[in-house]
Amino acid sequence: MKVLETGNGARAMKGGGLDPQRVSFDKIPIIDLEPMFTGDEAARQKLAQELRKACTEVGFLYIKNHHVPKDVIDVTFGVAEAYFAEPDDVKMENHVSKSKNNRGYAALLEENTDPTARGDLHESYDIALDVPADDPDVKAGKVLYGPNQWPAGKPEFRKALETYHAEMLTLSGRLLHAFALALDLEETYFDQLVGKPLATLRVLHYPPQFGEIDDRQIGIGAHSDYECFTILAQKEGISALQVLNAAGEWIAADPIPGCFVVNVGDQMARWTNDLFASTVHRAVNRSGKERYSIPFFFGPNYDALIEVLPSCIDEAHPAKYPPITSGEYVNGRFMATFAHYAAQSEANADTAT
Ligand SMILES: O=C(O)CCC(=O)C(=O)O
Ligand SMILES: [Fe+2]
Repeated sequence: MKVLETGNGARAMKGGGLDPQRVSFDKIPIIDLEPMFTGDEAARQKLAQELRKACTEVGFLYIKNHHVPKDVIDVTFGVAEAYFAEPDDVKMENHVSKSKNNRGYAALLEENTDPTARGDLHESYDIALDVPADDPDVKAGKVLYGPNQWPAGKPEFRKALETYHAEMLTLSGRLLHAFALALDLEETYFDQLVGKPLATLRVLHYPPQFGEIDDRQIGIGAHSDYECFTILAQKEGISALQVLNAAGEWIAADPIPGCFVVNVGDQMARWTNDLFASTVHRAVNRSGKERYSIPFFFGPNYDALIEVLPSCIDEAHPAKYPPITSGEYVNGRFMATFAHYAAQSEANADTAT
């Protein structure tokens, strides 16, 4: 059994090729988010119990009735596809190395999400909360805050990503309320921690892989996400995402029309003393077609403390993790995984005043 080291401990993976086991999708539950918009107290509590079960047993779920307009998602897929079809020299004009805050383009094989692998077969473009360069947190060298980088002459790309990002912030607020209820907390418990959230939007392009595949070079290597939760849109009709279940088997998380995939990240696992599972996943695009996906990673403010919630501690379950700020945690994970990130962080620390 192969063991993957994550920042919160080791996870076991069975070997045996790159094909996920096909199970009916109700193994990854679908949760109706409507009660968070229009429901009464009883409907919200019912949803909270379903969410708690999904986060405890699977760590992955689909959400429907999320209230993000379909055309916002479609337009973003459209601009992403057009952007990635540009020649390499155009895309390299906005390479992440030109940003102090890791915003912009990263090319095929530049990232290696599973450090035991040989590079991820995807290219990406990252934006996050647009914080001006003269903001005190940016000047203090908190590398996760900063201004976005935008390609010249592509206003439609910028508009689509900014609109999508704003929709994700709204949806994350709703989801966070549902998470609080699922943890038997006041619905607004986390609100004071997310006024200036870590909120990275990334568009991804995975070229297809044919024939025999080296399992050390796939679309995105096995990993868990670092932040509180991730909201993922996948282009319909193309399967690639796989989720590691408790038995160490890979389960397909194919796109479902009208749904986002939501998964628990490592910050939420720490907050909940591992009650909620930050589940390992990967993507392998053997569909024969180009694949596009749009993850949005949501974590609390840089300075928010991630400290095991009192409700997740008892005599049998003492706190497993010491407190750490949201920013230190995510930054540390990036630095451990991506060399270019460490270089940027060091350069920023040198120039911080
Ligand atoms: O593209 C996908 O389906 C998954 C992407 C992912 O896991 C990530 O970017 O962290
Ligand atoms: Fe991920």
